[in-house]
Amino acid sequence: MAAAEFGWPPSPPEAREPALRSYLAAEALCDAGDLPAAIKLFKAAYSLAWELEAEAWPEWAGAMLAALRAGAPLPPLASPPPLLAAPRPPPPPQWWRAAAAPASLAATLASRQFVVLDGFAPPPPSPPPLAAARAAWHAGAFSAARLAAAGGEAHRNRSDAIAWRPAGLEPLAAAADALVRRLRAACPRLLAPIARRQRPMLSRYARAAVGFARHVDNHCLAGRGERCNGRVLTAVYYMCEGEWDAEAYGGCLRVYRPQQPTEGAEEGGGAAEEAAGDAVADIAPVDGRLVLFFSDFRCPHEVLPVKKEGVERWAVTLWYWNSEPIPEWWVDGVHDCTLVPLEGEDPSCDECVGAPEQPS
Ligand SMILES: O=C(O)CCC(=O)C(=O)O
Ligand SMILES: [Fe+2]
Repeated sequence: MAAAEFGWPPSPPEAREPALRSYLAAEALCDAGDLPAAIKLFKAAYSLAWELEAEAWPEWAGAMLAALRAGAPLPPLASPPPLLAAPRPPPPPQWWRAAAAPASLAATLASRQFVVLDGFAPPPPSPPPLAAARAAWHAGAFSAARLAAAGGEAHRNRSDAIAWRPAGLEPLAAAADALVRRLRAACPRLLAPIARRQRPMLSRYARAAVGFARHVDNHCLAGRGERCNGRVLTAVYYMCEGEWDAEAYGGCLRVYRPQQPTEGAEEGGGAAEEAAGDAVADIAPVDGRLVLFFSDFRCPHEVLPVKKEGVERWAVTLWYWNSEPIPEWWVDGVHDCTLVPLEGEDPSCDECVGAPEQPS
């Protein structure tokens, strides 16, 4: 299993005991000669705690296994941090252009699979992206979102309306490109494959029972898998007028732990039931916030429903692609397929360690 290679975060504390109990039961079945049943339980153990499949177990696993074998009490679990972080004051404008910022952001991306960057709004005289979004809405540029995997049908797992390549978002896309080029230079180990970008997709969610159910943007792990689509990194930029009251409005981007690649799960849901309880963060769609995450199984995510009538959740999504040919099944009229090359020199940068954090 390549989990350690990708720097996956430790499995959640509450999953460890069930994982090891499953592991012990699998061992017992092995001893009893029931190999098929044992394999099933080993697999269940690995899906709960990926570390158990690694060659070298972490300390907690050995200690917990010994305690379970001996019937000794297990240490109490620490309570997990809240999913929704407290709002933070806006950072200085354009702070992310500072020399040290890419290394810091890339380090977070490498260790957490996602990174949140505030204060990303393009500076004047660029028109505010929210004005462009509203203009596209009034011009009738939107239609109900459809899913590639559902044969292009509108889907019960997704309630947003989208518009591809609306006018007025060029400065935002150019700023994101500049940032991604610098991140690529800061962390070539993970980001060197990025070569192109999809045109901006604008989305609008209003109050509904569902936002966009748990999914990954690329059914792939490190370029391997039948449903690979070439997306490496997803960038989502949020816009709203005034504060976003996440408790009252909902609409957060919920990010989950990396998951094992699954064959059945397609864009727009599937894995949620298997892996419930592994959310790591609820990211509020605060105005000017940019979230970057790996498009593949390293970062399953979901848009939580907007709960309040009259509230609009606006986002621009940019997908950064590798240079592989676009798969045939992808060219289905659901997505805009005109990729733009990510041109320009990457300024040289240190590998992704040791830079200051985003100011807060
Ligand atoms: O709007 C967001 O926060 C994420 C949207 C998303 O996951 C997608 O369009 O694939
Ligand atoms: Fe997504």
